Amino acid sequence: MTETAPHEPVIEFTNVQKVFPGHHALRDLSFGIGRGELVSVVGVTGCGKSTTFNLILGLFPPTEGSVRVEGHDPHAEFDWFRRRMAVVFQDARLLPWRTALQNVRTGMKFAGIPKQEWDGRARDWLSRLGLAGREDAYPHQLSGGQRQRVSLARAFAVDPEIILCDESFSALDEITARTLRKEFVELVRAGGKTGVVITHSLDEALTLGERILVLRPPGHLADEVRVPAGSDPEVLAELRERLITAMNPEGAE
Ligand SMILES: Nc1ncnc2c1ncn2[C@@H]1O[C@H](COP(=O)(O)OP(=O)(O)OP(=O)(O)O)[C@@H](O)[C@H]1O
Repeated sequence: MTETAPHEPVIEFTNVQKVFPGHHALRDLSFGIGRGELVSVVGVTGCGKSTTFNLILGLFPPTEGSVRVEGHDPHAEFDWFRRRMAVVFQDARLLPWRTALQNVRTGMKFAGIPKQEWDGRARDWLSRLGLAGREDAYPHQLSGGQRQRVSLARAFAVDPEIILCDESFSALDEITARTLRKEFVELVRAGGKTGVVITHSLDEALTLGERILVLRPPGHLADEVRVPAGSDPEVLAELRERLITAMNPEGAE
């Protein structure tokens, strides 16, 4: 197997169509995400964000066109991706009968990481996410923000090349979400990971992503917006307006 060349996109959609019975969810969607990029995907409800996310995860194949992750087909080679991609969902999706430590260990078990590494890595990542001393707490003994920290620890502990977030910060209060987003960005950058964040929040997209992909129904790319590092509020406000125009199904292309 050949490794992806440094500048080749890590995630690449080429003319992707996805048709569900009675519904055309994605229509001719093409984009690329390079190694080490942190990209947000926004769009109105039903524009195809989750379908795009699930195609990257390999949960189903495209109807037409090609989806490649690290040069591989994520649907046909599902097992190859077990350690290479990790997902953080909106709800932490922890096993309620397992402690924080056991939940992080379980993620490594499914990723096929050698058992002797589970404990050390789980403790290390829980500590990095501010949960040292809470390793033995059960999910119901943790706040929503802490549960999401366990979920992030579970994702990073696998040391994946790609981290996918599906509305991961949406269910948290704004202060907690802001702190976690900042930590998430630092961890992605420090680890040289490629991050893809699906979000309804334009402010979140503008905070997180150096690039924002805007989808518009029926599932095509309406715009691609770069967010220059350290943009001042005036620039961010302009970009926000551009995103709204691009997202609007009634708006001009
Ligand atoms: N399994 C399915 N069967 C039929 N139609 C589907 C299926 N999954 C998605 N769709 C349709 O495809 C379109 C895109 O759905 P998708 O869930 O990708 O949108 P979304 O942008 O994630 O929406 P939301 O922001 O509400 O989560 C929608 O119109 C949806 O009804």
